[in-house]
Amino acid sequence: MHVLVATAVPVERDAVARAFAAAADEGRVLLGSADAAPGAGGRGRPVIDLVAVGVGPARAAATTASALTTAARDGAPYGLVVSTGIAGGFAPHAPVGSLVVADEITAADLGAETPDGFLPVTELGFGTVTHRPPEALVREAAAATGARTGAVLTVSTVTGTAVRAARLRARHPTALAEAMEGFGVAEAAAAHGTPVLELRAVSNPVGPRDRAAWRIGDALAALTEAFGKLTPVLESWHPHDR
Ligand SMILES: O=C(O)c1cccc(C(=O)CC[C@H]2O[C@@H](n3cnc4c(=O)[nH]cnc43)[C@H](O)[C@@H]2O)c1
Repeated sequence: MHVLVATAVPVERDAVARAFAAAADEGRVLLGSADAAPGAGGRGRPVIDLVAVGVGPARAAATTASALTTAARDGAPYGLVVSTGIAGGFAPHAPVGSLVVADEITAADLGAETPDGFLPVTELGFGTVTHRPPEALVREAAAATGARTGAVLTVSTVTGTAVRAARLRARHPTALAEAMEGFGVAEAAAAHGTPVLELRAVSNPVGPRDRAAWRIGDALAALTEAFGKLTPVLESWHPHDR
């Protein structure tokens, strides 16, 4: 299967690449479709492309859509897109250093502010705010990595107060993490009919802005460990295994 792994920035991409390096040396994955033989990517050895798609939902959607379109045009369409990277965790549900797999990828600030609070675009009669990854894949990814499963929220503005963190959790009671790309990646995948997964490593608590509380190195290490465990899941999963 041909898999696109989309991170926001190169340092996250490189953390994932470290996980696949060993599997590539053992011939269990093929990194980079440019090196793939024609027709590679069927069941079995996954052909994996790692792309830093940019920070934020808009840039992530545009870059992901471009990669999906190019692969389809070249006759090697992706069977799965994985949005991954660091994230804020909603304490105590997703502590710093923990892993979260999204059973729901939701845009949390796509809508309108009203005197009665926030209204998502879906309540304004437009579009969508949620994408759901394949249930079997979420189960297998969580079992393989030890990740918690729950909603991962996509925001364009990082939460910086306890009030906003509480409001987000009140609107999304299964939310475990907050990041900035998953919904954009999922929208691009949906436009191509391609399943999506979001796996996040928690680098900081969602809430009052405190950069001293960040543990980006620990989160990147957790990301590398997670993708090392995810390889067998990618080897055995097929887009029709919904
Ligand atoms: O300046 C701050 O206070 C601040 C706090 C948390 C995160 C940021 C970022 O700019 C990170 C953006 C980048 O990392 C992902 N990420 C990591 N933690 C969070 C978070 O708490 N909320 C949203 N996104 C987060 C995100 O996906 C971006 O790629 C700044």
